[in-house]
Amino acid sequence: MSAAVPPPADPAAAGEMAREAAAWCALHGLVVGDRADPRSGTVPGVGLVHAPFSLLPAHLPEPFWKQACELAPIFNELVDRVSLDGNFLQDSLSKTRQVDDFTSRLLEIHRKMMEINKEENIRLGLHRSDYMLDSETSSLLQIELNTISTSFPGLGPLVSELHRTLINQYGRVLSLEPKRVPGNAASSKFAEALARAWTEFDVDSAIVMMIVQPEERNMYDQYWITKYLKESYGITTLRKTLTQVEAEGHVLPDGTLLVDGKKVAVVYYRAGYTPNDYPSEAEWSARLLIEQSSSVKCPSISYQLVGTKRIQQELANPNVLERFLENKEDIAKLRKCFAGLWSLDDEEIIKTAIEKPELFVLKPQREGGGNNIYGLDLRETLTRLQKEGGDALAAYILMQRIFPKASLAYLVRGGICHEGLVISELGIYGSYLRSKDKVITNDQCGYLMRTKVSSSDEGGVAAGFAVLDSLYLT
Ligand SMILES: Nc1ncnc2c1ncn2[C@@H]1O[C@H](COP(=O)(O)OP(=O)(O)O)[C@@H](O)[C@H]1O
Ligand SMILES: N[C@H](CCC(=O)N[C@@H](CS)C(=O)NCCC(=O)O)C(=O)O
Ligand SMILES: [Mg+2]
Repeated sequence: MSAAVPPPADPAAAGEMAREAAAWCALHGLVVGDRADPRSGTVPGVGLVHAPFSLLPAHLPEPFWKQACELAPIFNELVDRVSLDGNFLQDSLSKTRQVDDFTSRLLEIHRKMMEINKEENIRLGLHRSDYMLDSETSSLLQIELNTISTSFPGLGPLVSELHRTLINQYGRVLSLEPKRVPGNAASSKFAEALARAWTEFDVDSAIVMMIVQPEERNMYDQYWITKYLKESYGITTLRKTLTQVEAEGHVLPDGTLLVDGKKVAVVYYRAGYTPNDYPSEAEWSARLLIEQSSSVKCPSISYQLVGTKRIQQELANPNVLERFLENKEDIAKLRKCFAGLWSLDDEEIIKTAIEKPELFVLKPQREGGGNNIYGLDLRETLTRLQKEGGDALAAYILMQRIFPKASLAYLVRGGICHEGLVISELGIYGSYLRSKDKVITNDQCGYLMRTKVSSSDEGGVAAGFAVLDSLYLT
């Protein structure tokens, strides 16, 4: 996909649009905490700044949009099927667990659940599958599938609305049509899936507990979900850190999780995906307590494990998808969007990657941005790991680097409008709810576009590399 159309005639026009757009953000809650204000991550309503955004939507030929939307329910079903094969997860991650303590702790909780034959009869997934359009092969390739704490279901739809508003105002000058910005209902759809899970839990006084980080500058993205839960379904959301759950939570003999004396129907994780979220044993015991309870976990420990990069790589191996899905067409559709993915016990590929590091990305089993290794660092890391020998290589996977076409765009951050050469990454949200053998929800539900300067290897809006964008179908 290419970013916005050639920017407005001149920087002055872009500056004027940017000012109006930033005001629109403030009026519509398209906001994040401002790093400059020490209280912006802990005190709601204090220290806000407009979310970084692209002035106009990124372009994408409609067939790729259709392809990405079609993949969502297939990936949702795949996650659920793989999550039920505990031995596959344990075996595939067995080498990783030797060298990666974080993954090892997650696997330990997973193993404990297997030992007590813990059943999750109600399973809720709120996923986001991220793609880039590889310019060399002109194919839409999956970057990763996120199954925990997928960001921006709240803010993403607002960017689509902002761009539609700007095109309504400036459409003639830009010869753009507002209806080519696809509708984006991620926030209301995520709330709907959470509310349906709450209904399946079937305890009227129960609440939704959102697991959050002690400091969270993306809290307004989270509050949008809270708002829809309350206003559309009358459901109360409790924000708790893992530390607080350890201190205030306990499980009744019938499995009900009580926190602050309230019964918890659904635990929606917006933290727990990175080692930083487990600073002590307290947070791990909170995670175990939640997993042992009858609450609906979003995600369960198995759903989280399915979303690891090692499993992404294993699922790309020959004949593996066939273990989980029957429909040959679906399997072919998934394989079509897989980039090259290798584990590091393949000497050949390591040799190639050391020779041409710019064609690869080296990934540890981490989520949240800022963890990947590129270029000369990749060569140096592989050379060192190979020399060290042993199992250290099992902490990583190697991935084909995808090269989207760069294009010009205006990015607005902190009230300043910059023109730059950018590339974009399309995220498609999926919601999946199963209650025993009934699939209640299995939908594509909205999208997120993130756009970053093409010179930046890493992505990530929270990490400060990318801005929020939306989509213009060509
Ligand atoms: N194969 C790839 N080709 C090009 N860029 C990539 C590739 N994989 C990751 N990236 C870039 O790195 C960022 C983070 O990688 P990702 O796998 O999404 O890790 P995380 O789980 O930390 O988000 C992506 O948003 C993208 O900008
Ligand atoms: N604090 C958490 C942040 C959660 C988070 O980092 N999520 C990962 C998937 S695990 C993700 O979606 N990364 C893309 C977001 C970006 O580009 O910045 C939140 O609740 O928002
Ligand atoms: Mg990512």
